Amino acid sequence: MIVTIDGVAASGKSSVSGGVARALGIPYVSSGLLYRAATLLGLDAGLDLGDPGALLAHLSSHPVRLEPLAEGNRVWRADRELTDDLHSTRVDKGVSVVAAHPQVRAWVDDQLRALPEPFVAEGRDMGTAVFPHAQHKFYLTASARIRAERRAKERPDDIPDIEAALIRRDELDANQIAPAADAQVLDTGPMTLDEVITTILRAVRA
Ligand SMILES: Nc1ncnc2c1ncn2[C@@H]1O[C@H](COP(=O)(O)OP(=O)(O)OP(=O)(O)O)[C@@H](O)[C@H]1O
Ligand SMILES: Nc1ccn([C@H]2C[C@H](O)[C@@H](COP(=O)(O)O)O2)c(=O)n1
Repeated sequence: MIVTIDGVAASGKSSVSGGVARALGIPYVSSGLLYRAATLLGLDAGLDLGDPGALLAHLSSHPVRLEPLAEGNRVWRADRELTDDLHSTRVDKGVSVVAAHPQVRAWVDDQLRALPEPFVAEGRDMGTAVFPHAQHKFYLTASARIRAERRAKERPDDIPDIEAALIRRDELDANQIAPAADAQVLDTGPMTLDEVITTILRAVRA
């Protein structure tokens, strides 16, 4: 069984996927972390993020491994753990450029499709391009202001700055973000995290 949870930036995809996965006793897979890892490695190597050939050559000589644990995904390059460096502002700023390269998308999709079922997969195109055959599909939205207010509880930046960055990233990610025709769309603005998780679990178990 595959459950897909897609949505806009900071809409709660990883928190919700983790809660759903823990309740079902299966792993969840955060596809965004692979795009973030490709971005971090490109930045650390001083590469031009607009050059997919250079990025792919670097990624093939420095393989990245996603560990899809229900309690939180971890990302490794050899024995260096990258996880804690993946949500920095510099990675946030560069990741949409990296994720727009079809070659990088194929690099991510190959790793995701090699994972053994069952799992919950979260990202932008899990229910559309990567796992169109998934049994249960969901799509999370919330206004940019609400998402920024939630993010501000985790980061030192001001709410208007976070909101502007989220709107910018939504625009840059627009090619990847659209709900699957058979996805249940949830506006999480008026919902608590637990309410979102419970709504999804009820639909999956029905
Ligand atoms: N329904 C909700 N009510 C209140 N807070 C929420 C809700 N959903 C998510 N949050 C909080 O919003 C923040 C962003 O959530 P999360 O990191 O899961 O989003 P994301 O979609 O995975 O983000 P990104 O796209 O940046 O990877 C977290 O602090 C999370 O606890
Ligand atoms: N399936 C996916 C997952 C992620 N991306 C891109 C778009 C985001 O800006 C970036 C980081 O993802 P996040 O951590 O915010 O979920 O990666 C994508 O294009 N497709």
